[in-house]
Amino acid sequence: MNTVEARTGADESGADPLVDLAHRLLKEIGEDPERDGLRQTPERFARWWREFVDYDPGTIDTLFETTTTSQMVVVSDIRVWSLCEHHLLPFNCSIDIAYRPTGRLLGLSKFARVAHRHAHRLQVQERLVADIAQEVADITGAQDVAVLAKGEHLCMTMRGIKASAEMTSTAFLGAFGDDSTLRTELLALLRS
Ligand SMILES: Nc1nc2c(ncn2[C@@H]2O[C@H](COP(=O)(O)OP(=O)(O)OP(=O)(O)O)[C@@H](O)[C@H]2O)c(=O)[nH]1
Ligand SMILES: [Zn+2]
Repeated sequence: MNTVEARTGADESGADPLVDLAHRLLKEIGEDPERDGLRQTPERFARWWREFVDYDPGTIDTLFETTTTSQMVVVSDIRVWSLCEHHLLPFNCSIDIAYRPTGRLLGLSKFARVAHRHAHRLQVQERLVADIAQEVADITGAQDVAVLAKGEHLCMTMRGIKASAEMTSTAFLGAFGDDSTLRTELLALLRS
């Protein structure tokens, strides 16, 4: 199973070093961290980063017995926010997860929990889909897993080239990779 390492904490004095970091950032960009609107900003900044990286997905592996073996299950349009690891800017994705259960069904909500878990770290979209696919395979024991993501990256739209574009990435495990009929069926389902 993939692990999302945690990672955080206060220093020996009990203070969060991210507060000082934000204070210095504000000064560096020419702001006055003591002015009215900014006085609490370093604490808020620290809280937001801790909230992001210390995200707790809760229980992600509730399974149910099944005798179904060939049915394809698709959970689509799971919306997640992540941060690109190159610029630390947000990207949002719509994620579709499909699998063919072999004896164990994963609780519906758990697909979203798994997706959020891997989004709550510095990512690239290609690794995000690969991580989600691997975790669904590990939890369910299914070999046939597919994950698709459509994302908009603020590092491309609000800075740099400033072009709006949608990025699509896919991870196909097992028969979704080997069997073009199954993949075609999935893509048709998602289009419909
Ligand atoms: N493949 C991939 N690239 C990403 C992702 N998120 C951001 N990037 C890209 O990472 C690249 C980093 O390129 P660099 O040339 O090192 O950085 P840069 O000078 O800021 O690049 P520009 O964005 O072109 O201005 C950019 O092309 C980004 O668009 C992602 O999830 N997957
Ligand atoms: Zn980026």
